[in-house]
Amino acid sequence: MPFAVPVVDIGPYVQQDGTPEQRAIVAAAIDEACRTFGFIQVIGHGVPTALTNGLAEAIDEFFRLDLEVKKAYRTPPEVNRGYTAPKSESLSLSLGYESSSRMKDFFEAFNVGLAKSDFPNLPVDSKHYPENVWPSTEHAPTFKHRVQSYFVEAGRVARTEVRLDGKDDLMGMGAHTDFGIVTVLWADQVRGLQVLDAQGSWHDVSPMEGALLINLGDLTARWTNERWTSTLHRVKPPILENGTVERRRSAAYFHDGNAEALITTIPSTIAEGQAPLYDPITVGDHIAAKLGGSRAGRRNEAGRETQRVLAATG
Ligand SMILES: O=C(O)CCC(=O)C(=O)O
Ligand SMILES: [Fe+2]
Repeated sequence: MPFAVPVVDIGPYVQQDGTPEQRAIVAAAIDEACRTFGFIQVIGHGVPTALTNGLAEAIDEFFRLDLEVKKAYRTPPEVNRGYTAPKSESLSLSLGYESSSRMKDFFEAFNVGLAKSDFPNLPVDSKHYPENVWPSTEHAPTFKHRVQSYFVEAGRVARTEVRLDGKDDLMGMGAHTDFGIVTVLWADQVRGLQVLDAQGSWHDVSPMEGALLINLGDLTARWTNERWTSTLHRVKPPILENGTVERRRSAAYFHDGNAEALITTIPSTIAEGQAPLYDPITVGDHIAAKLGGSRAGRRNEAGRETQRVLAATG
């Protein structure tokens, strides 16, 4: 069977006037995609094309700067903000295994997220909500504004996905699963992203024109007792025939949930007489253990998640 990431039009959930019947059809399609693929291409998401085109330009604006300039925007490993240079992270350690090559990942990234200052009236912990580090307007004049505009829209799409469970009872990167609840992934159409299927084969995936990719993170697997699982994926460096590396751009919005929220298995996903597959954990503790692996080189003791991954990769 060809590997085709399912396409789901979430319009009925995005538009105010979606009827319950239309929404039920979307929810059933999402449930099917989450149980089988764990990756979805969503259309009808309502993110204007001008905004994603602007995001692509903003990415170019920053990443074409000299390495030394970009390095000025680094933060310590425990602060998941700002620039990450190539070969500074190992996503395999977020899963609790050492990659066979022991090489660090090739990708470079710029990390942004919610910050303590976004919640002036709430007692949030800056350990989980560190301040953003933005490039100066001299270095990248439109970056901050365009990334922030996309961030707002990607957050809206992520929250739509979480709302959309439909039933009250369900609510050049190393191979990894994402850490949080859902990821909204914008990517250009340069090949590189690969997804592992249930039989253990890797498949190239690039979103169709106008689609955003949605994939599930480990917290969703914990929450749903693996009815919906976090799918393994990786990014191959896009190397051209003449040996040069082609630039590939992507922007992942990680919807992780509130740091202090406790993720416990949804009771209806546990079969009669069975114990849940995972112990409860707060979002903050789970994400900190994963980041300790990928950013600080401390192998994460993920237990069940590690076993699942090693079984899949053989
Ligand atoms: O670049 C991509 O397409 C995937 C990025 C990714 O997997 C991640 O940031 O977790
Ligand atoms: Fe990922």
